[in-house]
Order: sequence, then structure tokens, then C-alpha cells
Amino acid sequence: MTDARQAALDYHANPIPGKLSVELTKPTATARDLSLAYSPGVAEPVREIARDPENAYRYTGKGNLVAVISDGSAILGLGNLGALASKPVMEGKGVLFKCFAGINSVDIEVNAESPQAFIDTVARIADTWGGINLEDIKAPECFEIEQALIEQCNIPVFHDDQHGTAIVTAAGMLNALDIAGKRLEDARIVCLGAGAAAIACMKLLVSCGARADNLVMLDRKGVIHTGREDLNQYKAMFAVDTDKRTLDDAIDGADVFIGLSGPGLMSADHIRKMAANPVVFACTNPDPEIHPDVAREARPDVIMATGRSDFPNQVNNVLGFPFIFRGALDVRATRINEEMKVAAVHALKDLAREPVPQVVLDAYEMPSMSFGREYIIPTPVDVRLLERITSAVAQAAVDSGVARRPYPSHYPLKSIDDVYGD
Ligand SMILES: NC(=O)C1=CN([C@@H]2O[C@H](COP(=O)(O)OP(=O)(O)OC[C@H]3O[C@@H](n4cnc5c(N)ncnc54)[C@H](OP(=O)(O)O)[C@@H]3O)[C@@H](O)[C@H]2O)C=CC1
Ligand SMILES: CC(=O)C(=O)O
Ligand SMILES: [Mg+2]
Repeated sequence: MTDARQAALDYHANPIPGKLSVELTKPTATARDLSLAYSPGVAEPVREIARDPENAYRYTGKGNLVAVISDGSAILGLGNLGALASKPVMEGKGVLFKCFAGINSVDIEVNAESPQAFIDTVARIADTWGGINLEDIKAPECFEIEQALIEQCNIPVFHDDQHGTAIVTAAGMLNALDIAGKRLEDARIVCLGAGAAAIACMKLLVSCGARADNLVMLDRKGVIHTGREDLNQYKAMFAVDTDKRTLDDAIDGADVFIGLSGPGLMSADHIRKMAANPVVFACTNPDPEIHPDVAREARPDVIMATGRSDFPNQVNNVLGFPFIFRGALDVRATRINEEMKVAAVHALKDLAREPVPQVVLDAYEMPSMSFGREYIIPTPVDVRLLERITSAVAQAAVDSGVARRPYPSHYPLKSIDDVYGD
């Protein structure tokens, strides 16, 4: 067993199994405490919530509680390994919710025999939460599942692999192309993968200015072109009239490669065929489409990102979902709409251009970091993400009419200790 593998297993096993626990927020030491926390006192908030369901936000943890729900059908880039095997990732998302945005979460792994069974299961427990983060559910089922749950729930339902990934990818891409001296409108883009993350990323890039006819998407069978008869409706939106059939064909002269597919699928020869200053986002986790060292050796002019924490430029939805949910919860948004997503893109993109605080340099053991090839996007430990993205998302929710509460008077948030306000 490698040292890294053993270290990861030890981290999860010791000193107690798992990465999350539940904490108490009220005193429980005395008979009086217990009579308030449980019988008879607990009956009072029960009656209040039965009278008006909105009181659940006042008397329970609902307003700061997000369910992280998966069926384990697309766990990272590891594939369909089943609901239970997804639990370490879902606990991990809970860790990130808590440490970066002060949000409590519960992970729920659902064994569902069909998308409808999954939808029914989640819809029946939806009132418990302030929001629902769907995670690692494969395409195309994820699209139907998310849409149905958005329609059935009056809390935000957000498939992180789609929208969290798209927001972070768009922010990183706008910055990377700027550094490369190119415009999104002109960029020739190749996207390897045509699933949850890829479809959502390409949709958002198009709405940010990328031209659909400059974009080639590939799945396991190759280029998605208009001559194919095996395309589902989501892939068909990206079918182009082209004689290119393989990654080798498509990558020739491309400005951008985005990998949301599987490990090791891009070669040094592929990257050598790209245009000057190629932008390569090899975002499959844990092992990217091409290792950054291989990419840099083949193309010293590459602007390279991965989904991992151990290389520069981590393009990963961790930069999005904790802060997006924070903003949505704090204005009690009924949904996370396009305006909120676009606001998050710009907040994230703009923050990368500001000086990096010493605490971030210390966390990354770097003498310096500044906007450029090796720093196209902020790091997840940057506490300013909490301030900037959360404020932008909350404001967009208010402006677009999906907020049920006004813009929070305790914003901007400077730390997770401030999330409950005064
Ligand atoms: N960095 C980040 O923040 C994120 C990264 N990801 C990564 O993106 C990847 C996809 O996740 P997700 O979209 O949720 O999963 P899905 O199962 O929805 O989609 C996977 C897609 O990858 C394609 N694919 C798989 N193997 C190959 C191959 N050999 N050649 C071409 N295409 C291939 C599949 O093709 P087909 O349709 O033919 O089956 C499918 O379109 C994962 O590796 C995941 O780790 C996902 C979310 C966030
Ligand atoms: C980061 C993430 O959500 C994924 O790889 O699936
Ligand atoms: Mg995921």
C-alpha cells in the first residue's frame, strides 16, 4: 500500500471513524435544561410549528441545515460504486459546508431502484432541511431528478456537480483566457465528457459568451455530432455539424480543453496539438485527464488547472457550494436561480485579481501568489470567499425576487463565527 493511500485511510479511520459529528447548542446539564430541551418543553415549539411551518426556522436547526444526498451513481470520477461507497465523499462535502460556511449538514445515501424512487424519497424528507445539495448522481438521470425536486420543494435544491462545477469553471476560464490573451467569444473549446458536470459547464460558458459552434463535446463514443442517432436530449443540444470524430481530431488547434470525464484520457500528444497558451482544465477527481507535470513538459505555455488541492489552480466546486448555500439560506431563497449563479461567477473571478492574504500563503506554504498562470482562481481556504460570494449570491436572490427575507443586516460575513448575526 502506498504512503498516500495509507495516510488517507488512517485519516478517515482515526481517532474516531468518519469526519463529522453532531454538537449540542443548548445546555443539557440539569433537570430544568432537560425539561426545556425535551419533555415537557419541546411541546411548545411543536405547537408553534404545527400552527405555522415557518416557525421551524425559528425553533429548530432547519435554517442552517443542508442535506447532502447521493445515490452513488457517479462518485467523483470513480463511477457507479453504489450509495454506501459515496458516504466518505458526502461526509467530506459536509466538512466543507461546515468549515468554509458554518453550515450544518447531514449526508444521506439513497439506494434507489429508479430516478422516480430517488425523487420520492428525497421529496418526502425535504421539509427537514434549509436546502438540498444533490451530489454525484450520474447523467442523464441527474437532470430529471433535480428538475423534479426543484418543482416539488420550496427550498433550494442544487445539483453541485452541475452548477457548482459550472460556476467555478466559468470563473476560472474567464481568468485563464484573460491571462492567455484570448476572449471566451473566440475560444475553440473541447470538452471531454458529456455528463452532469460537462453539460452544465458548457451551458454556463455559452451563457457567459462562448460560441456554441466553437465548442466540441465528446463522450465515450467520441465527438457529439449531428450525424449521431444515439444522443439523449442533453447531449443533442451540443451536437455540431463536423467531420471530427475523436479527441485527436477535435483537439487540433483548440484553445481550451475541459476534462470532466475520467482519469488519464488526455495524452502529451493531444496537448502538443493545441493552440498557443493552451488552457487545460483536467478536472476529473481524483486523477485528472492529464497529470500537470506531463502537461507542462509537453507544453511549457500551458495554463493548467485540476480538481485537486495538491496542485496550483484548483478548479473544484468546493469554491462554490458552501458560499452559494450560505447566501441562499441567509435570505431564505426558494431556489438558486441563474442570477445567483452568475453573481457567484463574477465574485469568484474578481477575487482572484486581488492580493492574496498571508494566511493563505501560509496554508499553501508559498512565498507569494498573485493573479497569473499559477493562480487563476482563489484557494478554498481564502476566508474572503465567504464574504464575497455569499454577499453576491444573497444580493442576487433579493434582486431577482426569490428571497423570502431581506439582504442580511449582519453581512458582509468576515468569518464563520458571524453566520448567525447578533
Ligand atoms: N473538479 C470538479 O469540481 C468536479 C469534477 N467532476 C469530475 O467530472 C467527472 C464527471 O462527473 P459527472 O459529470 O458527475 O459524471 P457523469 O457520470 O454524469 O458523466 C461522466 C461523463 O464522462 C464521460 N466519460 C467517461 N469516460 C469517458 C471516456 N473514456 N471518454 C470520453 N468520455 C468519457 C461519460 O460518457 P458517456 O456519456 O458516453 O457515458 C459521461 O458523459 C468526474 O470525474 C468528476 O470527478 C465532477 C464534478 C465537479
Ligand atoms: C468535486 C466533485 O464534486 C466531483 O469530483 O464529483
Ligand atoms: Mg461531485
